[in-house]
This record gives sequence, C-alpha cells and structure tokens, in this order.
Amino acid sequence: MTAIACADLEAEAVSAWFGERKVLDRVSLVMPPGSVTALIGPSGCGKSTFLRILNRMHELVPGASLAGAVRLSGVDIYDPGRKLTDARKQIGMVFQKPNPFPAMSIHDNVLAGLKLTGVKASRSEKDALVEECLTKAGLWQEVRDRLRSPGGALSGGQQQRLCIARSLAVRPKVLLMDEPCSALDPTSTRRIEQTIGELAHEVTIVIVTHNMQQAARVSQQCAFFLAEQGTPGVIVESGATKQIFEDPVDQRTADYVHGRFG
Ligand SMILES: Nc1ncnc2c1ncn2[C@@H]1O[C@H](COP(=O)(O)OP(=O)(O)OP(=O)(O)O)[C@@H](O)[C@H]1O
Repeated sequence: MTAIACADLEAEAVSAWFGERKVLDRVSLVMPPGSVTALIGPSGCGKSTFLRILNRMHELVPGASLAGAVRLSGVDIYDPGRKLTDARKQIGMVFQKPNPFPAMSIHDNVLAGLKLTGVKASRSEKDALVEECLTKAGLWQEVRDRLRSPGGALSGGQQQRLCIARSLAVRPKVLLMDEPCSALDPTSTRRIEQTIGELAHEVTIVIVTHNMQQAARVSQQCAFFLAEQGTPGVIVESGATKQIFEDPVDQRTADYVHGRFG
C-alpha cells in the first residue's frame, strides 16, 4: 500500500467575518503531522468556520471574508498563485451527515473525487485504490462482496466510513472532520473513532466534536474555542489533550471540559 504523506497545518492570526459580523478573532493553532487535533467549545464559537477556513470553503459563502494565514507544510494555501483545487486535494473534509452519492455504487463513490481532480488511472489501479481506501476506512471487510451496490444502501456508520474512503482516494495530507459521529449510534461512533486512530499516523486529522469523551479518546491535542457575550470566537487555550482535560491553565477551559457550561 502507498502511504499517504501527512503534513503539518498551521493557522496564524486567522480572523473571519460573515458580512460585517466578525466571528473569529486572530486564531493561531499548530496542528502537528501524524496526530489528531480536536476543536472543542460551545455552540456558535466558530469551530466549524475555522475548520472550513482550513480548506478554503469559507470563502465560498457569499459575503464571507477572512484574514490571516493557513500554511500546509509551510506553504500558504491562500497564496494568490495557488489554485483552490490544490488546497481541496491536499486537505479533505468529512461532514456531520454522511453524504455519499446514494445511487452511485460503493466502488464509484470511492473514486468520485478522482474525476473532479482529473486524475487518470487504469481499471486495475482503480480497483486497487478502492480496496486500499476502503481498508483504511475500516469498511473493506463489510462491503468487499457488494462493491456494485449503491452507497445509499449502507447503514449511516458505513456511509460515513465510505465518505472517509472517498476523501482518502485523492491522497490528502490532512483530513478535516466536522462532528463526523453526531448522526451515528454509539457502535458506529466507536468504529469511526477506531478508524481515526488507525489513520492518524499517516494523515493529519483535525476534528470538531461536542463530545468531550470523544475528544479525550481520539485526540492528542485540543483547542478550546469560546465566543463570550457576542464577541468573536477565540482560542482560550490549546495544548496536549491530557493537559487540557486534567490540568488546564484557564478556569473557563476547566468549566467547559467538566460540563459546567456549554
Ligand atoms: N453562513 C453563515 N452566515 C452567517 N453567519 C454564519 C454562517 N455560518 C455561521 N455563522 C455564524 O458564525 C458564528 C460561528 O458559527 P460556527 O458554525 O462556526 O460555530 P460552531 O462553533 O461550529 O457552532 P456549532 O458547535 O453549533 O456547530 C455563529 O455565530 C454563526 O451564527
């Protein structure tokens, strides 16, 4: 199997607006290679906006703007000389609700991103890639005998793993996950968490989660976001997950991770 090269992702002084309204204020965060970084914080503090800035999705919202820099292995993904599709190829995204193409086969779902990126491959190369990505996403054993069945026929948890496989097929360096388990039952959630653990050594993962136990289980680093009384979201504190949960510097972090607000 070909290893997927992971890379470090760094946000420096990222601010974001929807129209006149500022929703993030100078957020800086280093997301180290080969590890999982969890973004935590109450609803509306800007976690999803920050995640979408990391792969240039925020700029697609009409009236949205941003400032600051996002560097992938030291290269600014917002450099005017770089194409939007370059960032998309290198930085994949998995959403809250599994979104495979329901009528398309499992096999073709995995390969769907290749068409968009213009990558050409022979039939045998494609078959090998489908097996590789489904294996990495922890789904191969369950679907190997029905690759021509529609993606929409899978369970929610299987569909989410199919979406992970689809993201992996373009060989991203980073995988962004926006509450990937919030629509799933506990068993499927555990399976996705296991998949995240297996992938972490080869693709840099950033995950937004409202589930503190999940953040503690899957991540090595955590960043706690907060938007107080109508002010834009900031990172109150970031660091090793163990430290954020067991010995945070800021009282607001302690209150949040122990369920005292949010
Ligand atoms: N498309 C949009 N247009 C205008 N405002 C938006 C848009 N998307 C998000 N916002 C606002 O930006 C702020 C940050 O939202 P965001 O979704 O990033 O927060 P979040 O921390 O991810 O919240 P949640 O945990 O509930 O998903 C919120 O005040 C939200 O209302």
